[in-house]
Amino acid sequence: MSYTVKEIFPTLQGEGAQAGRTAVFCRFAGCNLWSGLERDRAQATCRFCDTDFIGTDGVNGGRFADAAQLADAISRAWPVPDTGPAFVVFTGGEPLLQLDDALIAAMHARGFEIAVETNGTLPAPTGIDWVCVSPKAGAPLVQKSGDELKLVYPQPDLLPEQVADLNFRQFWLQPMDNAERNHNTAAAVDYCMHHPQWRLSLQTHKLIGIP
Ligand SMILES: C[S@@+](CC[C@H](N)C(=O)[O-])C[C@H]1O[C@@H](n2cnc3c(N)ncnc32)[C@H](O)[C@@H]1O
Ligand SMILES: Nc1nc2[nH]cc(C(=O)O)c2c(=O)[nH]1
Ligand code: SF4
Ligand SMILES: [Mg+2]
Repeated sequence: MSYTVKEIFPTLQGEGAQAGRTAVFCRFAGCNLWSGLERDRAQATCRFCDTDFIGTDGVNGGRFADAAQLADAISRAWPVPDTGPAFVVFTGGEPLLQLDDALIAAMHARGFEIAVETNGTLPAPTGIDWVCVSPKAGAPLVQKSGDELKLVYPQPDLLPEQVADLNFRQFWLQPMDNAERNHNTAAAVDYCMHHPQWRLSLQTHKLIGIP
């Protein structure tokens, strides 16, 4: 199948358990919880998104005809050729609308570890090495297991208590980045301090001004 990709870029993973790790980000276009258009944001299921995932106009974006062509483009973006461990993070938009067995196999064949950032509304294919689920209030949660659960906080209609018993290795609270970010950060700190199952995930790439 073909893939529609907004952008492919090397950076450091900014969030969660793998924060600080060199990664190639492959951002797929499109999401099932928001069109990506500002005029639709107030009516969307997910209304706090910080990402432009429309179209293919980002760096190294485009339509890729098959898994091999996309995997080759991701490999070319790895900053140190032939030096591992190579690591790709599939995100979006919603990556599980497009990430499939063929692309997973093509990345593994090129020596990459594979992570995904998903909203959890679609089942993750097997073979992904690191599954990060970030559930959204008002959206059905289908993918109820994985490596890390990263809850954007606060979401008044999705409390940490509602997802704390799911089958994940780690539980992270990530302050919602909006006009109230400082307040949201203080609230997340306070919640973690009182519920040590939860750790604080800062969006470190934003703090230091890298993509
Ligand atoms: C842009 S999303 C793409 C992947 C997938 N659609 C998802 O929601 O998990 C990547 C990560 O950013 C988080 N995120 C999106 N908007 C945010 C915001 N305003 N503040 C903090 N985290 C945000 C998401 O919850 C998710 O963990
Ligand atoms: N550096 C960096 N780390 C990230 N972790 C998750 C991101 C995402 O948008 O999915 C992201 C991103 O956009 N940049
Ligand atoms: S589900 Fe993810 S990509 Fe989609 S609108 Fe929400 S945060 Fe953005
Ligand atoms: Mg991001």
